Amino acid sequence: MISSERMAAVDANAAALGVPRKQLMESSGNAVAQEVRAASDPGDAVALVCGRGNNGGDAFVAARFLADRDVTVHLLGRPESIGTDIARENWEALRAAEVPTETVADSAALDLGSPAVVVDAMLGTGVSGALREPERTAAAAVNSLDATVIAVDVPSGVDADTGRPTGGDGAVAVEADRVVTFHDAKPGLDRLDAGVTVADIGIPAAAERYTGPGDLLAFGRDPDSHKGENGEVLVVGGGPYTGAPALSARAALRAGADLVRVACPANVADEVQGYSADLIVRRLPGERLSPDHLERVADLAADRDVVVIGPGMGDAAASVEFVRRFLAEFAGRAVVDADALRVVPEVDTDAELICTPHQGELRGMGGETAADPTERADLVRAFAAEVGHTILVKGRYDVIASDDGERVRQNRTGNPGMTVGGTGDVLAGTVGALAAQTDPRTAQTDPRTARTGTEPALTDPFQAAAAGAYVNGLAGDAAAEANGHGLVATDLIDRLPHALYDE
Ligand SMILES: NC(=O)C1=CN([C@@H]2O[C@H](COP(=O)(O)OP(=O)(O)OC[C@H]3O[C@@H](n4cnc5c(N)ncnc54)[C@H](O)[C@@H]3O)[C@@H](O)[C@H]2O)[C@@H](O)CC1
Ligand SMILES: [K+]
Repeated sequence: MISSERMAAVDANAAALGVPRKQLMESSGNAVAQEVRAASDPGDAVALVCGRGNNGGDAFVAARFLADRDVTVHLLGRPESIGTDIARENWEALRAAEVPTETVADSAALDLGSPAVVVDAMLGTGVSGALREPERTAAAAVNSLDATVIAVDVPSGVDADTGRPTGGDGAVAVEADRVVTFHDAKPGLDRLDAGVTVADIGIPAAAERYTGPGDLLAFGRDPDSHKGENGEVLVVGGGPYTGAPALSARAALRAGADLVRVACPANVADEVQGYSADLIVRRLPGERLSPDHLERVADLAADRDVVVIGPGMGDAAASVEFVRRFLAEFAGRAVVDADALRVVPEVDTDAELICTPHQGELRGMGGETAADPTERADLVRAFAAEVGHTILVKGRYDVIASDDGERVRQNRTGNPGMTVGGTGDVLAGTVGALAAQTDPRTAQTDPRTARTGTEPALTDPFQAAAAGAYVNGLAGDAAAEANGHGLVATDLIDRLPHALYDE
């Protein structure tokens, strides 16, 4: 089962692996043609009703595979308004091949005849809101025919995630007899009164297993966003060490957080501030974190979007006790790193945690690891479900598992030069910044959320961890290109914006 959002990510990851969308479209179209063939006989009339997006493009391809049927391709709208290059290229290929085509300028003029099969390729996952004209009239025309209706990917006007009409209950949508959907089943299709075929279109398993550029889609920055929407981060750490909290904080800024504060023991506050004028430093009395600081840190954390806790805090009993008590009371979202990690398995907290251990820290938490990547992924997944928090285990291949153990992903970016000190602090800050952002796809432009008036939600913590691992590794690879194995953690920080936004 796959959501349309995840499908879009996997599609982008496939393209990065060398399997571009046009190639997938060829497979989709072929799969649709096979379904048409199964529902008709040679010489039968087949009407393909096509929209101007890639859903229509799939049907342009299908028409090429149906030479022994009496096909007519009906394009809703002018050919110039076809919205994607790959759909247009396939339209032009049809014209060149002299496949009969009709362009429907006025929906009242749509005449589908009496075909044995109608292919509904008006709208797929790109639909938003109620069907507009000419699609609305065309959908009604399709529904009124006495023909087998085969929908491409999803019946037009149906939300693939919910199975409900995109225009709200009762709104017009195509009533399909069969749906040919691609790559994996969609949750909404099960709720329809239609037979569903899931067609393998050649998306490599690696596009799902590994992180890729698709994992960054949830973090596209809205140029109109206001300060705050990109998140605020509070880093809590330092004492025995000064560099670690500063690295996390600077990484959080570079990864797009609007405001980053560091709460650290007073003895290192000047040094932390000295690393960067961009940081706001809050000093806590003394030389290490201790339960004396609970109230102050809880106050600072109250209206911060995400807390990054642990970098450079050391393992003094008082500091570990501070973390235990802080997390027991905290109900927000936190990235937990370094010596704070050991507290996680035993603490009873309402907080949503993203833990970022390396293999040794994972074992210290009671988790297991294995040399075989698949076995390791399964172990991390089981451990995440056991502790009930998102886990990102750093390694040659990072493993990220969701808090319910349902989702797991591996990350292959990064290089051996990144074993240098501080890269883990950079990762924690990066994940913190990504976890503090609101998901631009849930903003008001989404008619589903606009209708209910919900506020944009914070990004999914699992997705923030996966994307953080991916860009941290990309930044590390860019740093290694410049500095070889002599790379240092600060080299990564400067390369984060490029890794995040210029892919
Ligand atoms: N991995 C993938 O995601 C793949 C997707 N493919 C196909 O691509 C489809 C998605 O393509 P697109 O993203 O181009 O989107 P669609 O083709 O589903 O729809 C986009 C078009 O619909 C219009 N539109 C949106 N809402 C409308 C409404 N309510 N009334 C009338 N018009 C409306 C838009 O202006 C745009 O022209 C999938 O459903 C699938 O069929 C396949 O080609 C292969 C792989
Ligand atoms: K469709």
